[in-house]
Amino acid sequence: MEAAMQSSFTSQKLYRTPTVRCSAVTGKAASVSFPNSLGSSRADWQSMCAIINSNSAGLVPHNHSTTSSSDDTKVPVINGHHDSATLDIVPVSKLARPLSISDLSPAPMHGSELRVAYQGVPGAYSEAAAGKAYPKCDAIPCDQFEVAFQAVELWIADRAVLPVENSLGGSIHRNYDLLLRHRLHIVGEVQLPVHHCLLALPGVRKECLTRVMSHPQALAQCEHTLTSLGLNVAREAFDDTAGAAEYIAINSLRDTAAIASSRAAELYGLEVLEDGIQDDSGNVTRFVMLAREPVVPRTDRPFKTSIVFAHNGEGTSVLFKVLAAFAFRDINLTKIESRPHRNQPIRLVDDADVGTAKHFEYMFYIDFQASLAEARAQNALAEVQEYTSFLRVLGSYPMDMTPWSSSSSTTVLSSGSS
Ligand SMILES: O=C(O)C(=O)C[C@]1(C(=O)O)C=C[C@@H](O)C=C1
Repeated sequence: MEAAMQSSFTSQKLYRTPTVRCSAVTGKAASVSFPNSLGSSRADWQSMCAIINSNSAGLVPHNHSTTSSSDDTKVPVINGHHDSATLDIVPVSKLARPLSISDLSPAPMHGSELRVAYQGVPGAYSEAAAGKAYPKCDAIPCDQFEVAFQAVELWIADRAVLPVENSLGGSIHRNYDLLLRHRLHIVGEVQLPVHHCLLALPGVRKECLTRVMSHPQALAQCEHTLTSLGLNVAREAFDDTAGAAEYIAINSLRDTAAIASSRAAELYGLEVLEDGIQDDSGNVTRFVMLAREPVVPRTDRPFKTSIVFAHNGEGTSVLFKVLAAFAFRDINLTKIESRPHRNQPIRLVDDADVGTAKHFEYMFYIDFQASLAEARAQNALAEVQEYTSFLRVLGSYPMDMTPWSSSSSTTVLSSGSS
């Protein structure tokens, strides 16, 4: 279903475009016993995660089949650009080329800086989020979300920073699915104000535009503003916002604009035709930081915990009981998301008189505002486990508490990151 949704967009890439096929989610949850209390050491915490995650046996993809084009020469430099003489052009060869699946040989590149994988090319909001989460990091561009997960799993990167939801566009479903299919831990979150610009080649006027390209989330976040600017032109989806800007520059497209950051304009030699075109000035995207090891949950600062569960029960009663387990302990939920249950997407229910009904089965993702070091959170999860057939803690991590400012998307702020 996700694949079908993704492929409904036209996606153009400048770099190698490997096809990654993840096997369907297989395996059934094993029943586990939930410890009543947690110690405070990393070892205690890791064994806790191991117990919970053993429930997800079989949910990790295997038999990855990867195909990639061997044509590396698809990446031209911008020097063929019509206006190159008047532009402050950065040759593409000087910018980091995104990692693709074929680059993921497990040869670690140890350096002094934390290596942080993100999806997109330099100038993408995800790169800014990586810089906000880890101010002095070495940001590693990846051409797909899946590659960013694998870069961490294979020790090519130390962390991945990935968008999970936007205040206007909603959830980034792909990453919810990948969180379940991989075994990385959420170790933090950052909320990034997203300030979009309309970018085009120097000298291009809005009236000349026949197409606007960007990441589907960015197109959705600017939909009303584009219409009010009279830009009722074709919208075309691209893998990331900065990649769309780069594509326009490389191909000298004078009839096409990109929605991207002002940093992307600088990097790829485009002009800002309109500034701040997001439909809401408070537009913000939430990213999570992923690592191979979990952080040890603490109680001396606000923490969030993310879980995913499935149940075999019918109707809404299980969901009600799960929500009540948190409500009765005064634990605030900050997010609920449901995704198709990939193991068993449909349940057939026979009714002798009426026929056979098909119910859809779901995985439920919940974020709640408590640390797993708190007894109330442990008790809530112990109770949730009684009602569910599968439960996994994706992470218990410090909340992003940086003061809100809608204009600081490119500002690198330090957060207590792990
Ligand atoms: O395309 C980018 O620049 C991204 O970093 C991706 C992404 C997303 O996936 O939501 C991140 C932030 C914005 O919401 C728009 C796009």
